[in-house]
Amino acid sequence: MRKDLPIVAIIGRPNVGKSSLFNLLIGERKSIVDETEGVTRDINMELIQTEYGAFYLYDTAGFLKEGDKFNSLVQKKVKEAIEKTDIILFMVDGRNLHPMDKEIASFLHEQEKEVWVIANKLDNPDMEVLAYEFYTLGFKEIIPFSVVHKRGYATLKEKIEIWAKNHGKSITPIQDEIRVAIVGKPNVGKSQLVNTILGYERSLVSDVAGTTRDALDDIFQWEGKTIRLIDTAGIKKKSRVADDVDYYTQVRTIQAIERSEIVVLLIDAVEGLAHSDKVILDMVAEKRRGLVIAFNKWDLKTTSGKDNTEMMKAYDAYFKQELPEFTYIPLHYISAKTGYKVPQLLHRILEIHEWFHKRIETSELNQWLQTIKEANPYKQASNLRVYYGTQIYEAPPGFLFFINKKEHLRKDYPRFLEKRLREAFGFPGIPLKLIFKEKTRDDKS
Ligand SMILES: Nc1nc2c(ncn2[C@@H]2O[C@H](COP(=O)(O)OP(=O)(O)OP(=O)(O)O)[C@@H](O)[C@H]2O)c(=O)[nH]1
Ligand SMILES: Nc1nc2c(ncn2[C@@H]2O[C@H](COP(=O)(O)OP(=O)(O)OP(=O)(O)O)[C@@H](O)[C@H]2O)c(=O)[nH]1
Repeated sequence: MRKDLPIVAIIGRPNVGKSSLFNLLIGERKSIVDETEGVTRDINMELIQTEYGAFYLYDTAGFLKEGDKFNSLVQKKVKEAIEKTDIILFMVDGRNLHPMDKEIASFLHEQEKEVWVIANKLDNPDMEVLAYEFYTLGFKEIIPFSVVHKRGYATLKEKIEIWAKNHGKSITPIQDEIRVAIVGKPNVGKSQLVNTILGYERSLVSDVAGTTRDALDDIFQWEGKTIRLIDTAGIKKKSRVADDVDYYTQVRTIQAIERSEIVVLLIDAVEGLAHSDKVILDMVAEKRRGLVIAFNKWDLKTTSGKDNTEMMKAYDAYFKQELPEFTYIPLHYISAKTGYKVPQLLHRILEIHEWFHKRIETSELNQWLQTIKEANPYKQASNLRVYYGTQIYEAPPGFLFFINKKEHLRKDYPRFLEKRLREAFGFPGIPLKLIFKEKTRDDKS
């Protein structure tokens, strides 16, 4: 078995569709032969290879049959299986919450594993709201699903990929896509922007080799790169249930951000920054996705006869003043409607994507650190020593710095260092992570 691949198991009460999901995933499998020679294959595992990458699926068939109770015997079997598992797909019938779901949920909570709820049998988009009842089970991840219609299927596979990336597992994806989420408050022009972009490239989707298309995603090529616009129709779609509109839109936005690498936040240039824009900015920074901001409907501003460059400068200053912690984000001024500066925005997405995957060599980083030490404005006042730095994360980038004592680390130092790091290397639109650790004798310097 390849140790670097994530292991996934499907758990759930009888008749929710576990075997169906298993078969759906297995059906996608391109090879069942394990590459590692001389290693006995675990009989309970199936290697799944998809266009997104590979993972193992633990075969839990027959664990819970019709009429079974979720008793200690079953629990023991499940426990054994999930001991080896990275991700548990907790499958439920999304149409109604069953008492046994709650039993299984509390059992799974005890196991302290990554659990995603697959709310199955939501066969049409209107049923998707039903899934939110399952948040009461206490798991953060709910994926509305229909095995029959393959709904939620692409989301699931991508989530596995993202999880693997974030947990140091490799799934060696065959195709490299740039996943982009276009977000923003209602009526800001998200759909308009998607339509304008797709208007450039009519030969999309099916022409891109090896891509399967989630009903809600748009895939196209730009400057030789494959870009997936995530879930835009879904963001646009509104719930029929009036009270749910805000919540539903919010959940959609969160899901889109989670599936993305790069987020485009559209802000209405006429109305200026809204509270919801700030909420989204915080969320993206916390999830550490690449970010670009586009003030849309710029055509309405430029008709006022004012000087365009002056106006942009004024907006730049306004944004910096309102949100000083987000000055690393590139600002664009576009009109989704007329197409003004939309190609430049796309070019920027590709640029940020490169920064997202950027790796700074340790030697280069430490040469720079040397110059910072000299320039440290707190040198006189503080006893802080920064010995050595290294980039420990990629996509998104994160850096570890070894210091002498945590207590010498002043609150403003990380911000100072980040600013200098950006001045030296760039990283536009990338929320950087800086970690400081006391050097022990074992840490090489
Ligand atoms: N409407 C609908 N039915 C589904 C879906 N997925 C599975 N089913 C049906 O649900 C029933 C149970 O599916 P299974 O895959 O056998 O469920 P299971 O959880 O493995 O059931 P056990 O064999 O008891 O463990 C079957 O009749 C499926 O056809 C779905 O997405 N929508
Ligand atoms: N003048 C002008 N109008 C625009 C521009 N972009 C979008 N609009 C208009 O703004 C309105 C809303 O655009 P949509 O694309 O539907 O906005 P949305 O963000 O998808 O809206 P929701 O579906 O409510 O989330 C439409 O009437 C568009 O024609 C623009 O660049 N300039």
